[in-house]
Amino acid sequence: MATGMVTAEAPPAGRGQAAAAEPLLAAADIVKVFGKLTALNGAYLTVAPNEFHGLIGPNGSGKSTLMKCVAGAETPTTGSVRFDGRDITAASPAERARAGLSLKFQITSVLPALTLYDNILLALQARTSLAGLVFSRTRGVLHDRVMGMLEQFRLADRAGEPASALSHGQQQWLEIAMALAPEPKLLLLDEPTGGMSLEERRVTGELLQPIRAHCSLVIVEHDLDFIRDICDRLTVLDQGSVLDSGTVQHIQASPQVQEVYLRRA
Ligand SMILES: Nc1ncnc2c1ncn2[C@@H]1O[C@H](COP(=O)(O)OP(=O)(O)OP(=O)(O)O)[C@@H](O)[C@H]1O
Repeated sequence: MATGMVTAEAPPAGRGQAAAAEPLLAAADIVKVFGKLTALNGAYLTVAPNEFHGLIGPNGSGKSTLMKCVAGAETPTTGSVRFDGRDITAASPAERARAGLSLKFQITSVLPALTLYDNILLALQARTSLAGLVFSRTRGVLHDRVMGMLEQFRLADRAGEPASALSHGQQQWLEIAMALAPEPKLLLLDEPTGGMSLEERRVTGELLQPIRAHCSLVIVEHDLDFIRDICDRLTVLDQGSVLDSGTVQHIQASPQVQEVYLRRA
C-alpha cells in the first residue's frame, strides 16, 4: 500500500490547476454519451509512471467506459486523452498499442486449443512487424521472452500444455502475461480477479507487483481489499463523474466516498 502524503489528486490541467510534471496518462474532461444516456460526464484519470492506479465505483458508474475511452475501444464524445506526451484522443487502438498501451478486458482472448507457449508467442508476434520477424534472430530472442513471461507468471512448467487445461485463475494470469508480452508502458486490467478464489487473488497481487519497475497499471476491480493492497492511488467514479481521486489513505478517509458506498450498501 502507498505510504505517501494524504493528499487529493489535482484534476488534470485544463480543469483549473496545472500538473507538476506531465503524467504518463491524462484523460481529461471525458464525456461519453450513448443515445440518451450520459455514461461519463467530465470524468478524468491521471496516472504517473510506475504507478498502480485503481478505478472504483458502484455498478454502472462508468469505469469500463472510461477504460475503453483510454484504450480506444470507445471514442469520447468530448474530452482528451494524452499518453506519454502525445495526444491520442483520436488514435486507433492499434496506434495506442504501438505507443505502449496494453489492455486485458473481462472477455478472455486466450486461444484455448493452443499451448501456453504459443499463446504468448502469438501475443509477442502480434506486436512485431513482419520485417522484424523476417530479419531478426527472432526465434531465439522470442523463445527467451516467451519463457521469461511464463516464468514470471508461474506457468513455465506447463508451457507445452493447451491453455484449456489451466484453471480459471491461471488463464487470467496467462492473459495478463500476454498483455505484458509487448512490454507496454501502461497496462489496463478490467476486473482481472473476477471468478478467482481468495488464494488466486492473493497470488495475482504478488504476480503484478514486479511489473511496477517498468510499467504503470490501471485496474478496475470490485474487490476493494485487493485494490487497496496493490494500488498507490485510486479514482472513484459515481454516475459518470469523479467523486474523488488521490492516495489510498485519502480515499479511505474521504467522506464523499464513504457516503456513496454506504448509500448503496
Ligand atoms: N455500448 C453501450 N451502449 C449503451 N449504453 C452503454 C454502453 N456501454 C455502457 N453503457 C452504459 O453506460 C453506463 C456505464 O457503464 P459501464 O459499463 O462503464 O459501468 P461500470 O462502472 O463499468 O459498471 P460495472 O461495475 O457494472 O461493470 C451504464 O449505464 C451502461 O449501461
